[in-house]
Amino acid sequence: MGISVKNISKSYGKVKALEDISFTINHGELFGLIGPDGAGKTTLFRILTTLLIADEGEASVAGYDVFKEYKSIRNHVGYMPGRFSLYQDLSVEENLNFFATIFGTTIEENYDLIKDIYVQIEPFKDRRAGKLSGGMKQKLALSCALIHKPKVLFLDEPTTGVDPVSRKEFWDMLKRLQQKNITILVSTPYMDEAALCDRIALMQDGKILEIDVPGAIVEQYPKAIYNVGANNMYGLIESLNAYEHRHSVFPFGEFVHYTDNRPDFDPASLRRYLERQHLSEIHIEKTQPTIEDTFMELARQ
Ligand SMILES: Nc1ncnc2c1ncn2[C@@H]1O[C@H](COP(=O)(O)OP(=O)(O)OP(=O)(O)O)[C@@H](O)[C@H]1O
Repeated sequence: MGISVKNISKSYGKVKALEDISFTINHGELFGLIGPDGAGKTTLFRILTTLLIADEGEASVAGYDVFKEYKSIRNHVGYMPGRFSLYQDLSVEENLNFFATIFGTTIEENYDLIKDIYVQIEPFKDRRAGKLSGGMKQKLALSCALIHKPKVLFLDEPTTGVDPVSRKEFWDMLKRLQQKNITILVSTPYMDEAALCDRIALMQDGKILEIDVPGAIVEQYPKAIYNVGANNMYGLIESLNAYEHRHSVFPFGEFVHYTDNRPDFDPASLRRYLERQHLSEIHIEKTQPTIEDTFMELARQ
């Protein structure tokens, strides 16, 4: 009764936005679609919310077929598109009333579900949506997507352009909604948010690279990974990229994540090489792979 996707493909002219995608999401799961811009996340959301028809394959949401039973799906899903769906010239309260009315309900009837979120923007209920901050717009858009008590909630990049504190609050809210028996499919380009999902699918160029629980995705990283630092970041990246034994070189905060293609890699040999490149303050230390590292590794295969 969650979501089932079987062999879905969709092209826009020559661009293959989705290529033979299959996966299932269990009822009550918080599932993340993780991938960069252009991976095909929005196309998949639009197919699952019945706004776009796939070229091939089949899919069901909350037990309804996306093609044959599109009307039922529209009544049972909430969709928060990437770009804000709000009416900028309507007030906070008017937006919410509008969405309640088109679904034949009222704010009062379903207030319980949105209460935690809506109380935070209620003091501004007469303010036009266009004049809200990013975090407040996001809360209003979520309230609007929830006003008809959906069984499945689709959130397309809900935290893009939102400050880190509001991002954290938003994920706390999703966890609470999940406890209210709502299946949630959320997309994000932020790899750190992936760890907050029950399971994730890593997507690139219209394909799914991997699906699993976040911990298992990290565990399957195939190599020993090192944090490498030096006095000159630019020179360090250039030197590492030119090193004949490098497997991958990936800037990561104040360090570079480095993997070597020799099975018997000795960090001392890398240190000597970097010294010969006139780098100083060299730091090499083994570290744990992140979801981002796994993504980069899968994406290069
Ligand atoms: N209406 C369209 N016409 C032509 N090409 C499109 C259209 N919509 C999307 N695409 C292309 O399909 C591919 C997948 O786009 P999609 O928007 O689904 O990806 P995304 O992962 O959601 O990325 P973004 O965050 O940029 O929206 C991209 O190459 C995009 O340029």
